Amino acid sequence: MAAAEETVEWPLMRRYEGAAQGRGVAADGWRVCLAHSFEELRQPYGAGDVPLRDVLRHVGLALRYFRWWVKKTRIEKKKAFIDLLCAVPLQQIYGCPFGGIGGGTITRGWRGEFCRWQLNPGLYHYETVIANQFTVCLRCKGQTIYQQVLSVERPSSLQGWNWGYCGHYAFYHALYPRAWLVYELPGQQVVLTCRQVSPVIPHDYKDSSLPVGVFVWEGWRTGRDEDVEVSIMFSLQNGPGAKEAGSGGHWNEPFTFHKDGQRVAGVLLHHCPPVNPFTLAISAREKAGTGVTHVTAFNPTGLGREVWQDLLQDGRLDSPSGKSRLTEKGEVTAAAVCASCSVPAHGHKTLELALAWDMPCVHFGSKEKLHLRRYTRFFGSKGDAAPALSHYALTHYEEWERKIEAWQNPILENSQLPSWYKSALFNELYFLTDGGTIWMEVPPDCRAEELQGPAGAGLSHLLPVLREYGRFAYLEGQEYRMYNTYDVHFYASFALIMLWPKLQISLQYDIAVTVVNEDVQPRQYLMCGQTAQVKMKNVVPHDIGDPGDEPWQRVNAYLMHDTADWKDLNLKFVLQVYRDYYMTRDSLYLRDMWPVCQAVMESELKFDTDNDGLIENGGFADQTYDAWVVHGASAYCGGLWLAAVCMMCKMAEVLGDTEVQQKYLGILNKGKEAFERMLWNGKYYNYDSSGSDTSISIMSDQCAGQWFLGACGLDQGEFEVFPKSHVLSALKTIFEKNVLGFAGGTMGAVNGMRPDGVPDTSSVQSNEVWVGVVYSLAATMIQEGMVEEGFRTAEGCYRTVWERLGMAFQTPEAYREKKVYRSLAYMRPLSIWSMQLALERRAGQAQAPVWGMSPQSAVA
Ligand SMILES: CC(C)CCC[C@@H](C)[C@H]1CC[C@H]2[C@@H]3CC=C4C[C@@H](O[C@@H]5O[C@H](CO)[C@@H](O)[C@H](O)[C@H]5O)CC[C@]4(C)[C@H]3CC[C@]12C
Repeated sequence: MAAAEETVEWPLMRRYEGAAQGRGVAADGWRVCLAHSFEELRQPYGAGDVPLRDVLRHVGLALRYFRWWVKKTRIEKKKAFIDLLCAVPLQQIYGCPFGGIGGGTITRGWRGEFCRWQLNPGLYHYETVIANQFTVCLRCKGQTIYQQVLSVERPSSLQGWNWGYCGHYAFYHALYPRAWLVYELPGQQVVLTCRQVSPVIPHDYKDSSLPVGVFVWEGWRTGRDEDVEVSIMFSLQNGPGAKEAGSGGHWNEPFTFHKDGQRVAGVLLHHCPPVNPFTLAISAREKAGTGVTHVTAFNPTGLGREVWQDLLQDGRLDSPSGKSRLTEKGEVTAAAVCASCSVPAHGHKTLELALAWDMPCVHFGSKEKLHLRRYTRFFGSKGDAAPALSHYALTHYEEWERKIEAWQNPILENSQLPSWYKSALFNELYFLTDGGTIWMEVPPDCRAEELQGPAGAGLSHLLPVLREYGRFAYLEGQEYRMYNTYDVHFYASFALIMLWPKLQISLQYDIAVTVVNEDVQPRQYLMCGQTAQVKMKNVVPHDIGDPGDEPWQRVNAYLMHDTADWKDLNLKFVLQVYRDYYMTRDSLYLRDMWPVCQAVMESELKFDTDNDGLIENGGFADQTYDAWVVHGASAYCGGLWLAAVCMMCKMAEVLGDTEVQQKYLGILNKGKEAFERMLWNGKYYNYDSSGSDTSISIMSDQCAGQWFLGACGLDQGEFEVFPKSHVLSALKTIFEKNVLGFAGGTMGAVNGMRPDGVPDTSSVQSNEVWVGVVYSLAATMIQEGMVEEGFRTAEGCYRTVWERLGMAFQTPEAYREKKVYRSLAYMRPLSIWSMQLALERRAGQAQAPVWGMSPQSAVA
């Protein structure tokens, strides 16, 4: 396999001057010293980076986009689904997001700041809220000996607090869904480890939906003979930033919650904007030897002296009873909770604090429908669940951690796997929660007709599936605000089917419903300028809608191209249906999806204009590479087509539909011959058959069809679609040219490489590296036995994104060799889970199959 046992090196720890390793910190993950700074600061891809030739080519698009952008943002006062004119600037600060799936997320930075907020579904607010801090107070023999905000910042507000902790003595370690901050307290012989735990648990459809998490603080006395009293104060502002304070009316109140002999105490912060009001809760667990105190309200924009002195005096807070007053217009308020215990000399103690938020009912941008979040099925929808959520988190997090370890340990303990891969695999999973993710309930009184749309989808299990598992959506990217962008989800879907298969099944039902429905509203498409309807019947949509509008209700927020003519979307549906069936053996799902697969394949057949069994591209960028033109037969879409035709045969066989099986067998045989004849050049498959200058470019994604076939065990014997020797030769060429021949082999695979070893610059996307494509390429290599090459390929992306460019927890869609990146915090890199599937399949060939899945969903 890829690496023999290695000693883990931490390239981002060079500035660490401490000696502490912390308590219980995972051995693998992403580790950075709080004093680190990244040397290279990249820019988002902008107009200035477009070569003259592309400027001329895209001038029509640019004008149409600008007109559309002005209307949207300046006249309608809404947000653009992709804002090309105001890209989010790169901040190299992010760490693990906090919270479960689909209830909103709050991201903490690696220096401990609370800096990225997604409470309104799909909408991001990037603001570090300075009042949100942990402060430590140490007392010996009745005297406060040390009090420090655990932050390296020196802000202009709260100047009565002691800021500027020395970052050289602390480090951050992330292994999603957990993260650790380890602080040595200079001169105090005390080490603090804060462990952040979120309920993100594979195959769990209850706790994983909860908008909560805990901070477990472990105080460790490394020397001295006296006990020390340790207090940790958690302060939180009411709402995600000053700009959100709005018309005021926000207020705080203390609470306690007692159940099953366990008590928690804290403060509720009620945030009351006109749309999507919510309550935040900070709390701590009361247990023998742990005292919990609070401040109900303080001004986070002032000096903060009262709170500081209050804590300094006795290591406790004043704990007034009663509610705070309502805030005035523009006024901000904050609260604090403090947990204290005594740490014996040379011993350690634990304090447990929680952060929960309760926004049970949400409107999207259009405010047409009120949606209930998934967790309301367990905690109600009245908006009073924050105390119960806090109690649940503080009394269940140990169980969550046991389950997280049971899932992660077999991978972490595999000494054959390199450490960077373990970090990449788990940390890239952040996007499942922090991808603007929403997980909704379907109301119990909902009827099938309401879900199916006017055309009625005839999906017998649509209602039971959605009722039981809810509706799931995540964004294409935090900057590309479209839900479930399907050509991209194709790559990312491995994470979902392997870890929460029911959510993938539910998502597929939603897509199936949209296939049979249409939206006849005309609109202009920005790339070509032509007008066509929003959604055609019997084709897969590009996406399920914009959270700024009304997703599910209005699909296809993307208006760059009319995707009814895209060649990959329908195929990607068929490929996922069979892959999902293969991995879950859910035959009800297969039966329901079968007519939909047939319908989309019928639509696709019209793209085989010369009836040779192979589809042709339309001479525009009619697939996921939406700015890279393809003419005629192509390696990417032709390969996906043959794989989908093969899977149609297989599904027909499983379902006993011999007529359809024969039909697609005939197409497969013809199509295979045409594919080889038109595209195989003796070393790899040509980009396309146009015979143009760039048709012989080496595309890193040319084996995408083989990737899916291999993942489903359909790559040998009677199912061999692409000759093994050709697949191997193509992968070797890609490795040699697109990987090793690009940036010295250190940045993954460039999308398109000319045979002479120069990146293909014929389009704005051909000389990009797409991280998610690289991980899927690596998986294909592993499937085909090129394990070393697969790891080498993927490693380039991990090291570039996480270690060099400071883009942890915001992996972009794309970067170039120099200067620029495109679309931060993107869906596609979740495809790294297909590497894991490939590894487990290989291991399964030697021993019993291991799928990284719970027994009930593991493949027989
Ligand atoms: C006259 C100007 C100075 C020149 C302006 C040139 C620009 C108009 C173009 C240069 C780069 C183009 C963008 C490249 C990528 C885009 C992404 C796309 O959306 C999603 O992208 C995924 C691929 O990354 C795709 O798989 C998903 O399905 C898509 O949802 C939307 C178009 C664009 C932003 C593209 C727009 C035009 C340029 C900025």
